[in-house]
Amino acid sequence: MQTSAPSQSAAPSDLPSRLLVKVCGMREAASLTAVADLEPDFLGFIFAPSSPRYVGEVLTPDSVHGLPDRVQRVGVFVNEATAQVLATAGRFGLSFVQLHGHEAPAQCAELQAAGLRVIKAFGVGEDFDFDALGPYVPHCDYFLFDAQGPAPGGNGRVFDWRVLENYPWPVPYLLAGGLRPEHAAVVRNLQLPGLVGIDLNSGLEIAPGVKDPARVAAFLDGLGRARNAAA
Ligand SMILES: O=C(O)c1ccccc1NCC(=O)[C@H](O)[C@H](O)COP(=O)(O)O
Repeated sequence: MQTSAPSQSAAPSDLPSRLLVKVCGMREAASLTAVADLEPDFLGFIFAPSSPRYVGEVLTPDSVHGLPDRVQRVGVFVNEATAQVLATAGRFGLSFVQLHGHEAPAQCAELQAAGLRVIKAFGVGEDFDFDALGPYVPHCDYFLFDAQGPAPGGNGRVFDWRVLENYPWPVPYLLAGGLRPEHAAVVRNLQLPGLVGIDLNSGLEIAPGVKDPARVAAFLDGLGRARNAAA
């Protein structure tokens, strides 16, 4: 894979034909089941103790193992040691890990070598240096671009997506940060290089970690995405 900035925008050839949807910060069993029935592509579980969405003892590994196979389970970590990430991934049957702290490219490489798929998250401001992502490129399956804020994630802030217009790398990414159902109509028409999906969190909540299935459904409807009629 490319490790220095190309002179023009990359255009990955295997991009999905519709936006992938990740619903993050699942913590409560009832809304977990209801949201899974709406068939997002990814469900995220936060394993950072500082988060109000920290899984802790609230969700059992069985409730995550019991999810439909079509939903990818993503564990979100902040500056956690590789051994602990691997142990948690094994207990909860995670296929992806999302790293939301200052994790180095070498840790992404270790996790990939252990069979996990890696999403590296970055808080993006208007002066974000995309060239600095080069060392991560060979070791990440996706990037996730989020707003900057006081917490590592879940800040409910939208950033100026125009900074992504010149995204230079072949790693596909998810767009995050304060997305609410009202954004769906705009998001579905975004033409940004490398954009393959969106990440939804606090904008769909009744309380931290408790998603409102009606708001998730409203977002999916706004994307024009067909969904399970039984949900
Ligand atoms: O959501 C959290 O509480 C959180 C805490 C620590 C690290 C990451 C966290 N969230 C990760 C995500 O992927 C969120 O969905 C992302 O930050 C966007 O959240 P929001 O702005 O609430 O839509």
